Amino acid sequence: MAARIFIDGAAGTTGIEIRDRLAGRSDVELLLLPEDRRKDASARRELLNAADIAILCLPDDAAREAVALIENAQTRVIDASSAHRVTDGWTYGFPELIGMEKVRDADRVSNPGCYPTGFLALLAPLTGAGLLRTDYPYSVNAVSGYSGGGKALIERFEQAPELAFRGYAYGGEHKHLPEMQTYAWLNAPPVFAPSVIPAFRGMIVEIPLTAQALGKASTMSELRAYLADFYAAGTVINVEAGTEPPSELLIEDDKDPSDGMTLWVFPSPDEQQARLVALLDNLGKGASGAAIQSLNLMIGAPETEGLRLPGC
Ligand SMILES: NC(=O)C1=CN([C@@H]2O[C@H](COP(=O)(O)OP(=O)(O)OC[C@H]3O[C@@H](n4cnc5c(N)ncnc54)[C@H](OP(=O)(O)O)[C@@H]3O)[C@@H](O)[C@H]2O)C=CC1
Ligand SMILES: CC(=O)N[C@@H](CCC(=O)OP(=O)(O)O)C(=O)O
Repeated sequence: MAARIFIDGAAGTTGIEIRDRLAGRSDVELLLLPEDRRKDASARRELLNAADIAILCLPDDAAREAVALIENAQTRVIDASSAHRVTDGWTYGFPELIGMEKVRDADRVSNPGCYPTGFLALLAPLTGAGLLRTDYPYSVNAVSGYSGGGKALIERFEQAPELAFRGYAYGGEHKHLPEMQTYAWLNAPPVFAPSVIPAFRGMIVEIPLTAQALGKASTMSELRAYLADFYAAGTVINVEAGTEPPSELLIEDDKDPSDGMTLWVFPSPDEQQARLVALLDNLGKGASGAAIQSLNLMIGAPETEGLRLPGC
């Protein structure tokens, strides 16, 4: 029998992408609200409770409200917002790091944030294995396509073609810091420097390292070998194992959506520094693709069903 899925927030940036990816699947029945009732709490309550799985593509407060509207033990939840990422009783929906079985069996799954997806994919396996230290003062530089800020930022960028770059979070606070610290086992949150460029989608997340970060690893090149091995069995995350760095990494505005992610480790020639880099689609593995991957596991479908991956 098809799994009944309700996307709360289906008219938003993330919701539309999930709906598009699920349309036409015979193992899924989409429960939909008409446009004039999509914010009506009683209509949402009805479908939240009728669904096997509710996917929340809402601002944080509305996501908390949606969870409170669920009055039965049968509806399972995938929350794309940042409301429940480090909340007890919730499973962090990053199967490659948390374990497929945990996501498969969970009733409450929180999708990782887009920037933490790149950050944690690079760092968590390495700190988890002790190859990198958990007490190093990490920093992370990142650029995102403007769809990362949802409808409001899309409108802002599309109405201001003169905007060429937007740096933000200069106050040292960002809603992604708790999950970055928690799931990489860090003693302190990283210094986080996010920014937005005038491309609709796409994201680069970079962690610069000095040799002081090394724990059990004796060279930076060991980090790359470990990551390549760690992700070898999966098809969503790909580690570029070549030793020659490319001369540049690009975000191209007309690139097709992608649910994959590519990781690089670029050691300096003397191995005293490295740049760890992740390239992803903020709306793919950074949001909608990750939600579909968790959904697939939860309904017993192949993990990558409906995902847009190279070669698929
Ligand atoms: N965009 C991205 O790349 C990523 C987004 N996320 C997270 O996913 C969530 C959704 O983000 P995104 O799709 O970008 O945001 P959008 O602003 O594009 O969409 C949010 C949608 O939720 C609707 N909404 C707001 N309040 C309610 C309510 N009370 N009841 C029902 N619907 C409501 C909005 O309605 P209306 O259309 O009327 O405004 C809108 O359609 C957020 O928590 C975001 O942080 C996570 C990772 C990446
Ligand atoms: C470009 C931009 O504004 N990005 C958003 C994060 C998008 C995202 O990942 O949403 P979650 O916070 O739900 O994870 C921000 O920095 O707040």
